[in-house]
Amino acid sequence: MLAVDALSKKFGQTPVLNNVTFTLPAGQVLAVLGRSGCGKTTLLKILAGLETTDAGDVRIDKQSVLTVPPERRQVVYLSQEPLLFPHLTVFENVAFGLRIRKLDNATIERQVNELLADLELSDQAKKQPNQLSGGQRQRVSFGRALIIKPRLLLLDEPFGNLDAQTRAVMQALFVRVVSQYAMTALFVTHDTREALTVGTCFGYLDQGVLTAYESVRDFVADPRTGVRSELAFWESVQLTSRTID
Ligand SMILES: Nc1ncnc2c1ncn2[C@@H]1O[C@H](COP(=O)(O)OP(=O)(O)OP(=O)(O)O)[C@@H](O)[C@H]1O
Repeated sequence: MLAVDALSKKFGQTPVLNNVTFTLPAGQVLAVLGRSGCGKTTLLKILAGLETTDAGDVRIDKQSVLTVPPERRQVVYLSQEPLLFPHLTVFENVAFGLRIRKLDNATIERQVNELLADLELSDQAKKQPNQLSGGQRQRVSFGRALIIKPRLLLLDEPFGNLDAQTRAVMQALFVRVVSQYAMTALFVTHDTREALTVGTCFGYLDQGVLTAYESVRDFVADPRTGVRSELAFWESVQLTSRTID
């Protein structure tokens, strides 16, 4: 369980996060929708330990983590651009987190092969990152994160660089794998449809102020999320095509 309490952050005199408070139960995916510059990346970086906070607290499983260095938080931050070792194969990229934990070869072989199969990457295992498509690289990046079973996965518009079709495939794969591995995740995006697809609970970040919704119904009802205007648009298209018929 993640508990974020009254988090505030300024850069110089400019407030970027203002009293951000929410909880995220284990095994849930919080989708946070927000326009460019609303503070999404800053929030994720604070949770990952890559940025400091001016006020507030972050607790994971009831333990405050603000003084815990990033490498000991068991939190993985994934951005739009997957970070892979260019000289290692797909298999070794995914295996890396287990090798540094000095697991035996047979265990590594089994766990990595299982995960590659779950990510539909078995036939890419021997390739290097520069021989993969963007969607495949992003899947390897997921694999590197999931293999170490982090307590919290942070995703910063991870599919932002992908074309619409690949993006839809990746969203479906994300939903399946995250539920299979019972991951707790915070997924930030500026795409309403993506938020609704990947999230099990929902938030909206606007100029550093986070609204956490009680239900998907409340999220959809907030005009800022754009769902109502999109529905109105499709209704108007339907009406127009009926007139044409
Ligand atoms: N290190 C920094 N120093 C000064 N200002 C910063 C710094 N990092 C971010 N900011 C400012 O804080 C605000 C929020 O930035 P942040 O990167 O969190 O936005 P974002 O919501 O992730 O935006 P985008 O979707 O465009 O990436 C922006 O106005 C940005 O210019």
